[in-house]
Amino acid sequence: MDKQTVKLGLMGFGTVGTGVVRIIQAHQEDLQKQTGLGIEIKRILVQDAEKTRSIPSMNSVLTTNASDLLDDPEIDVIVEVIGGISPAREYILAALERGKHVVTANKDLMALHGGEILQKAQEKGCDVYYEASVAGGIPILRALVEGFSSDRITKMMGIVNGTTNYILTKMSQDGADYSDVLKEAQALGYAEADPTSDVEGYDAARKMAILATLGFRVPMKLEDVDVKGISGVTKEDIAYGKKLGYEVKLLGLARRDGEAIEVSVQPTMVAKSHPLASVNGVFNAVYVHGEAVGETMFYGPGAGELPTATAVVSDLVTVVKNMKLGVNGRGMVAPYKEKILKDDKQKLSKYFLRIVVADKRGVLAQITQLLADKNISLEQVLQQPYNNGEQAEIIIVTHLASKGDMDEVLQGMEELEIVSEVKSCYRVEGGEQA
Ligand SMILES: NC(=O)C1=CN([C@@H]2O[C@H](COP(=O)(O)OP(=O)(O)OC[C@H]3O[C@@H](n4cnc5c(N)ncnc54)[C@H](OP(=O)(O)O)[C@@H]3O)[C@@H](O)[C@H]2O)C=CC1
Ligand SMILES: N[C@@H](CC=O)C(=O)O
Repeated sequence: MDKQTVKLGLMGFGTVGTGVVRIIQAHQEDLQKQTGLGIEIKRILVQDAEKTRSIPSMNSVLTTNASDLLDDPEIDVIVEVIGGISPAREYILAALERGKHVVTANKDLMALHGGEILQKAQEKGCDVYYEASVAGGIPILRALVEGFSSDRITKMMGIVNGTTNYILTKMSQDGADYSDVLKEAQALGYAEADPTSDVEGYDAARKMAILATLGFRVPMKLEDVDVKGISGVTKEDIAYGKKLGYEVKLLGLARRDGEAIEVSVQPTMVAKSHPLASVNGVFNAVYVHGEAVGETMFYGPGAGELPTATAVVSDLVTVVKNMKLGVNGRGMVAPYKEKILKDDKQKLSKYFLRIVVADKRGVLAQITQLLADKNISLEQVLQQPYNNGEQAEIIIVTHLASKGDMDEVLQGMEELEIVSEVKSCYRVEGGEQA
C-alpha cells in the first residue's frame, strides 16, 4: 500500500464522536507507530453545523451533507457514531458499497441489522468492527471472537447498561430517587438520546443479542431476548434483597444447556458473594464461563466519552493495520450454528418473591404448598408486618424452578384469597446452584 495517511469520515460529533477526535489528536504518534500510517479526520458529519462544539478547531471540517463523506474517494474509513437505525443503516451500507471500511458503536443497528451489514462487508471485502457497541470501554467482543475461539462458552452474565447500573447503585447506596438519578445519568452522557431504551432494558437486550451471537456462534435476534427493565424496581425490593444477601442488578443472561439457548435481560437479585454484585455506578462487567477455561470476568467503564471512544479508536487501529497488510474483510466469522431456543420449562433459576398477604395463621403454609405442588422448595423465608400490622409481607427465595412453573405459581397466587398482591418477582443469580 502506497498511502502514508488513512483518511477518516466521522459521522457524529456528540459524546462519542468528541471522544474519538480527542483520542486521535492526543495519541497521533502512538497510533502511527502501531499502524505504520497516519490517521487524518477529513470530514465530520453533524446535524447542526452552527452548534457550539467543545473542539472548535474541527469546525472547518464539519458538514451536514453525508455525501461529502460517502462520495469522497479519499476517505477510506467511516466511523459511525450517530446512533439509531436510520439514516445510520443507509450510510453504513452506502459506505460499504463504495468499498469503505466501517467502525461503529451502534448496538441498535448491529443487533437488528448486523447480518445484512456484515454480509455486505463480506461481499465488498471490507471491515466492519463494532467493539464499542457492547460494554463501552471493555474489549469483550474481541475476547469472545478471538480469546474464546478455542473454547465452548456455556454462560455469559452481563451488567451491560451503564445508565441503569448507575441508577440502581445510587438507589442502593444513597437511597436516591429513581427519576433524579436518571437525570444525572443523562447529564453525564451515559443515557441514550431516548433513555427509555436504557431503563426498559432494550439497550441491554441489544447488547446481549450481540454477545450471544458472537459467544455461541448462533444468529440471535433481538426478539429472541426476554426483556424487562428497571422502572418497576422499588427501594423496598432493594432493601429486602440486601437483607437476604443480594444486590439488585439489571442482568443480561445468556445460557446454553446442551445446544439449547436462553437469553434474557431483567432486574435480578445477584448474590453479594458473586463479583457481579460489586459492579457499581457506570461500570459494566461481563462474566463468561467456558467449558475449558472455566470462569472469567471482564470489567470496566460501560459508557461515557473517552471509554467508549477508546474502543472505537482501537477498532480503527485494527482496520488500518488490516489495510497496511491488505487483509481487510477476512477477520469476521459469520454465525455457523443452528439456533435452538429453550422453552419456558427449560429455563431454570432461583426466584425472589415478595407477597402481601392477610395476617392469618396458615398463610405461609398455603404459599409453600402452592410452590411444593410444582416441586419448588424454599431456601430463605422472611415474614413481617405490613400496612401497620393489618397485613403481612412474605419474602421468599426459592431453590431452582423453571420459568414456566413459576409463571403458573404466580397465576395460582393471584387466585388465593389470602394473597392481596404479589409485589415483586425477581430471578436470583450468582449464589450456589445458580
Ligand atoms: N454515550 C455513550 O456512552 C455510548 C454510546 N454508544 C453509542 O454511540 C453512538 C453515539 O452516541 P452518543 O455520542 O452518545 O450520541 P450523541 O447524541 O451525543 O451524538 C450524536 C451525534 O450524531 C449527530 N447526528 C445525529 N443524527 C444525525 C443525522 N441524522 N445526520 C447527521 N448527524 C447526526 C449529532 O449531530 P449534532 O451534534 O449536530 O446534534 C451528534 O453529533 C450511539 O449509537 C450510542 O448508542 C455506545 C456506547 C456508549
Ligand atoms: N446508554 C448506554 C451507553 C452505552 O452503551 C449505557 O448506559 O450503557
